[in-house]
Amino acid sequence: MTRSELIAQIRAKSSYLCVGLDTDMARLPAHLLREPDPVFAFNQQIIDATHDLCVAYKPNLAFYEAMGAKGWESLQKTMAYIPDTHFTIADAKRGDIGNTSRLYAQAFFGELGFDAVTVAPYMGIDSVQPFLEFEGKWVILLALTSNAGSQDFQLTQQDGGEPLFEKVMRRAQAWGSPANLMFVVGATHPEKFEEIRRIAPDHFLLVPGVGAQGGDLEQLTRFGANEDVGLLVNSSRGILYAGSGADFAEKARASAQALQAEMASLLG
Ligand SMILES: O=c1ccn([C@@H]2O[C@H](COP(=O)(O)O)[C@@H](O)[C@H]2O)c(=O)[nH]1
Repeated sequence: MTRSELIAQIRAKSSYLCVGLDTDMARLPAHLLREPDPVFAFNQQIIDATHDLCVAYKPNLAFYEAMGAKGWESLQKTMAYIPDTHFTIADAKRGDIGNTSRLYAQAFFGELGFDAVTVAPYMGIDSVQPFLEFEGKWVILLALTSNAGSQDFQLTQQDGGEPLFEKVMRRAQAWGSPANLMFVVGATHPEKFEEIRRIAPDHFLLVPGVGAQGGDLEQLTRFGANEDVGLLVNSSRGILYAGSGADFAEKARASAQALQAEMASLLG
């Protein structure tokens, strides 16, 4: 999906919601465990219940890889089920020496057909470039993550006083463009969004951390949105597990709808 197609979807739906498909066997409603593929059955109902409210889906690979070959199959079926109108993100946090990254890119873009993959920046340009070489696909580079451990390296000051994540953002802008490179910035750092927008005014930001991690949608939108909206805000557990019984999909819809309504109001 191109940048202008993504922006058009956001405008049409008044939504920059990304639903995280962190589908955990241990949290599935009991009645789904009788299905031949409970993970896919759950994802299908979540997609049916939310597709008109969101513009993106983000399966986190850990939840599928943990189940071995069966998990991979559930992921392939889920990818085939997501409507073409939606931006798809493989939250895989990959990155390795060039020839290995090339095969990761082939797996996520070629085999599975994702629009974007999350990539760790710390092995440098040759670990990221193979992903960027895929025409029409996106890299979403980890910049400032939502977890407490983001203090350990990302927020440490470098020579000249800038935090490491800012150095990553400045340097990586030479590798890709706003048409194929986004950054991950956690919603748990609302005070950083103003500066981040000075560093990267045009790039989309993928923002995890609302819902279960407590990030504030209003704050991050006020400081993080740009003229094209420029945000994809993810919620996983807050939507998927809003309910735990037979009505889980209705509860998931209500949770997604609350976020979408707030987004529509913030977009004004
Ligand atoms: O900095 C980051 C990067 C990725 N994530 C991922 O996003 C979702 C968040 O799930 P919630 O249930 O909405 O908290 C999950 O897949 C994380 O691995 C992140 O949280 N922070």
